[in-house]
Amino acid sequence: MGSRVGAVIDVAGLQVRFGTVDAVACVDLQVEAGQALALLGRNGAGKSTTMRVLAGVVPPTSGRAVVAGHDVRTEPLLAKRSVGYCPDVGGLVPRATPWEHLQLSARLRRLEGWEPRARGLLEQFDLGDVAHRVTAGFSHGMGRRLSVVLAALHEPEVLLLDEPFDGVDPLGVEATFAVVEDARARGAAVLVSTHLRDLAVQVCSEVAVLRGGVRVATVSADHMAGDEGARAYRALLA
Ligand SMILES: Nc1ncnc2c1ncn2[C@@H]1O[C@H](COP(=O)(O)OP(=O)(O)OP(=O)(O)O)[C@@H](O)[C@H]1O
Repeated sequence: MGSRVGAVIDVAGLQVRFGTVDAVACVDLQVEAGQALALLGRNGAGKSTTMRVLAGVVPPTSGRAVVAGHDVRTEPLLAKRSVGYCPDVGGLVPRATPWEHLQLSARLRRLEGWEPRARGLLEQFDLGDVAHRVTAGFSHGMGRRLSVVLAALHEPEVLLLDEPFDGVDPLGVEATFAVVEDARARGAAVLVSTHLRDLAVQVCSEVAVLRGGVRVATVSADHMAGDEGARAYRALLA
């Protein structure tokens, strides 16, 4: 896939180095408005690091990372504002309730009239009953579901979901699918990092495979579906 004019997520020649470790050596990705791209790859392939660069959490060592027209390096605030990010781990305050997380997010982004959408998302993710319970006692799956809700609250132009299905029950998976479909319908670009290839191909139109910090392929989701897709994926990992 070549560089596309107007891609909402535009990554080219991305490199991220931690000391002597090249977490990302060379990644190119373009996701257009209304598209969802899955990031697949083995443990340590560089998926989360790529997501963190786009979320403005980790600076790129070199290369380009642009979200919604904003370079993460030169326009960090505008870039962050355009992104909704579900990190692979962490991000929740144990002493705060889901509602307090949503309040904080809304305040930081100066959202108006966000409450009905927040309530709707909590219901959709079956978190309505625990909206006012501190997250310290949440199961892993509940924490994942809340992280997706927080990423989606402000209807961002760029939705970054890192391992959103990890430990999540089928109803939570359905709710996450609905969030991705809603984002695509309103013209957002979505990036989903996951090890669950069968779910990735259901919700994404394309799949990028990373290996050793390098993007080795970008193919249509159909290409990665079913038994044949499993074989194709294994071949790319070998
Ligand atoms: N802060 C850091 N300091 C040093 N090395 C790091 C750091 N973050 C990531 N790495 C290394 O970069 C490589 C890529 O890690 P990353 O978390 O991006 O992989 P991943 O594809 O998301 O893996 P997984 O599927 O296991 O979550 C790994 O070798 C990891 O050890």
